[in-house]
Amino acid sequence: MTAAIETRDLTRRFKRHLAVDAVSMTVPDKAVYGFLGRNGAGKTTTLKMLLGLIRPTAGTARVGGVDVARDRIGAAAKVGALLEAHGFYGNLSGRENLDLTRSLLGLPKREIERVLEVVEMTEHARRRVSDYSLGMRQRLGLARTMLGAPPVLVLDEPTNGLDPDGIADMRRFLRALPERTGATVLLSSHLLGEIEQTATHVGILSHGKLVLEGELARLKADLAPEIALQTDDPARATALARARGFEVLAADDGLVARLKPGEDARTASAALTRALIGADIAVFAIGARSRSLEGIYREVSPPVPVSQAKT
Ligand SMILES: Nc1ncnc2c1ncn2[C@@H]1O[C@H](COP(=O)(O)OP(=O)(O)OP(=O)(O)O)[C@@H](O)[C@H]1O
Repeated sequence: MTAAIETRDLTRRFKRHLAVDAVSMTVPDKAVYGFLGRNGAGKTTTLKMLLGLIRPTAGTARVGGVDVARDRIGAAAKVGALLEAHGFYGNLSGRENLDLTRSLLGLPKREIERVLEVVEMTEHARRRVSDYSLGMRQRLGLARTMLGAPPVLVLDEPTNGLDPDGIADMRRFLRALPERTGATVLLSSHLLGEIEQTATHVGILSHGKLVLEGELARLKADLAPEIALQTDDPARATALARARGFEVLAADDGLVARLKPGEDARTASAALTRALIGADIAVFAIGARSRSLEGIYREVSPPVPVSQAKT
């Protein structure tokens, strides 16, 4: 089956700054793909290239099997996008605002009722948009991206600015979208918690590079546990643990010995304790702990220097 979105070495340079650096990403059909990265990592620039709004410096992007550079209009027909600005007319109702887009796209009237229903806004559709809460505007925005039932939805930070109820609502919609509408969803966020609760797949962008991509459940299952330890001789402890096949990292409060996936953490820490004591190294503390996706995110995605982040 063709992927809903596929890029190969997609690159965008702004003068001397490489905003997107040879990104090859694959968003499987019917996935909710969380596109994760810190502010300034290059997410919006990537999304704009997928939508044909800016040209890549190099590389290719295919949306719904259509090459965006070769057939911009054809690719645009495959995708509905929710970017930051809503551009709704406050003095018109939700339904009237949707109707403007519907008639531009030449779609039948019943499309409006369908999308209003999907975002559970039918009962508010007659109210003026100026009276809507931000969460309602966001839902209306989502409804507009779904007009014409494009197979791919691209949503840039869809929960930005929402209150906790609005966030919970939006997450619920997004999770259910592939099943309810058959669409594939690509959503960007700088919050891991957001992605963990919503997405089936994740791609992490750091300094313009895709540093990790995969199915969320699999990535979590593959996270090897690790052993945190404090000793009186970190250098020898490191050498000893490495000799026993551990990957050893320095941490703020001592050392971290990483296990291989599937290895039993308790057995490994007991064996390591014995080995350390046998080598006359004093062990102050040792304990197995599980690795979180949060830890991985921090590891693979260091903060963007302030000079490069947008203001
Ligand atoms: N039109 C532009 N001209 C020059 N530099 C730009 C332009 N657009 C983006 N950049 C730079 O490219 C980098 C990536 O920006 P981008 O907006 O894609 O990041 P992002 O991951 O979407 O961040 P955010 O979450 O803050 O929107 C940043 O360093 C930004 O300053």
